[in-house]
Amino acid sequence: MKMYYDKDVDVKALANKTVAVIGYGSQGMGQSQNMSDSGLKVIVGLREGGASWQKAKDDGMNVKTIEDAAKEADVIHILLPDEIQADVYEKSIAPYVKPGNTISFSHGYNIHFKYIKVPEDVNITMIAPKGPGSMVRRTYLEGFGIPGLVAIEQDATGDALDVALAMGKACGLSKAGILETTFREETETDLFGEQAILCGGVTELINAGFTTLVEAGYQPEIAYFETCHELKLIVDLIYEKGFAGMWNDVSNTAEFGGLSRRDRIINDDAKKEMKKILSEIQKGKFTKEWALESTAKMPMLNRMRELESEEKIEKVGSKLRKACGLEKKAKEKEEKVVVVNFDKTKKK
Ligand SMILES: NC(=O)C1=CN([C@@H]2O[C@H](COP(=O)(O)OP(=O)(O)OC[C@H]3O[C@@H](n4cnc5c(N)ncnc54)[C@H](OP(=O)(O)O)[C@@H]3O)[C@@H](O)[C@H]2O)C=CC1
Ligand SMILES: CC[C@](O)(C(C)=O)C(=O)O
Ligand SMILES: [Mg+2]
Ligand SMILES: [Mg+2]
Repeated sequence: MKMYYDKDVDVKALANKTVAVIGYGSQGMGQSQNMSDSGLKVIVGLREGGASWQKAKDDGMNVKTIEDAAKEADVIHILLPDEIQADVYEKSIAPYVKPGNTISFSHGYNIHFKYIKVPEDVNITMIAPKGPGSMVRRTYLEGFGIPGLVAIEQDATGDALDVALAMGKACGLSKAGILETTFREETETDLFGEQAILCGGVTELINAGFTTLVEAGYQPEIAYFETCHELKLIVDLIYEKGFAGMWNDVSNTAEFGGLSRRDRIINDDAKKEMKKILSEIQKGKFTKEWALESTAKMPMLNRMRELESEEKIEKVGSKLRKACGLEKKAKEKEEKVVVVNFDKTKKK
């Protein structure tokens, strides 16, 4: 394991260089604001008239079209949705890429699965926060950061790693640590994690538990607290202290019940299916399915979104989060991030 911390990284690798962050969504907003606050010369590259154009301007960012940003930049950091990156790269970035430039990503998808081809005299790097964009910004403002991954696919200039690490430090990632990986490892593990555990697995687990309790006649609000709300508190314990720390904090009854029954839920069938999901990712089957879906303008994704919004747990959850003041608290946290940027705009 090779881990880099603040002391190992010199942002000088980006002195006199311009970083164009293409996209101002979840990651684009957090990363461009952090890099700008850390003293890097940052341009945000966007399509004119898109929803984020005005937002980035209001946040005090230097906004240009994607073509102009690519022309001016030494480092082009592509933070667009994965499914549209290849199209935008081909039309609006590739014509302006110069020898010695760096094309950078926060997910290896388009390079690993060969949707984007970059000239040999250009670096291909990755600096990937291991968490959502809002947390990249929030933890930076709190004076810390979330951990990140760094990978180099092509080192044309001999200092591609220094460039990628400097971006990571400016984003706040080397405070928690930046772990070295490859494009293949990051891409396949990230896709597996979000499908089987973090986003797919956990929502299905929560909803299955919630539905079991509600169908057995318990109050939906009690079922929501038990299967969803409390999950965060338990995961926080695991996050901070590992399984042992969590078991130590819960009752002996919970520890005995949990340890003796958990493999009836995540059983051999579930493990077999996890292996199948991983294999679909490795063989490019998932990627093909996703490419077809996005070319067809997301019919399945839109249908699944609609169905989930009609789930009882979503309705009960929304009501309870309001009643407990949790939605208000989350909104205040988001506004705090924006307020900092408004202040910055006024200063300029
Ligand atoms: N979301 C996350 O937390 C994480 C994401 N990543 C990776 O980071 C990258 C960015 O993901 P994420 O931040 O979620 O992306 P988002 O979906 O949040 O990106 C939205 C941005 O992309 C722009 N955009 C969308 N469609 C187009 C288009 N057709 N042409 C030009 N611009 C367009 C939007 O501009 P407009 O307003 O004009 O539509 C907006 O600025 C991906 O590679 C992802 O895998 C990695 C780790 C975590
Ligand atoms: C877990 C989802 C993620 O991989 C992430 C936030 O890291 C993503 O693609 O958004
Ligand atoms: Mg991820
Ligand atoms: Mg991901």
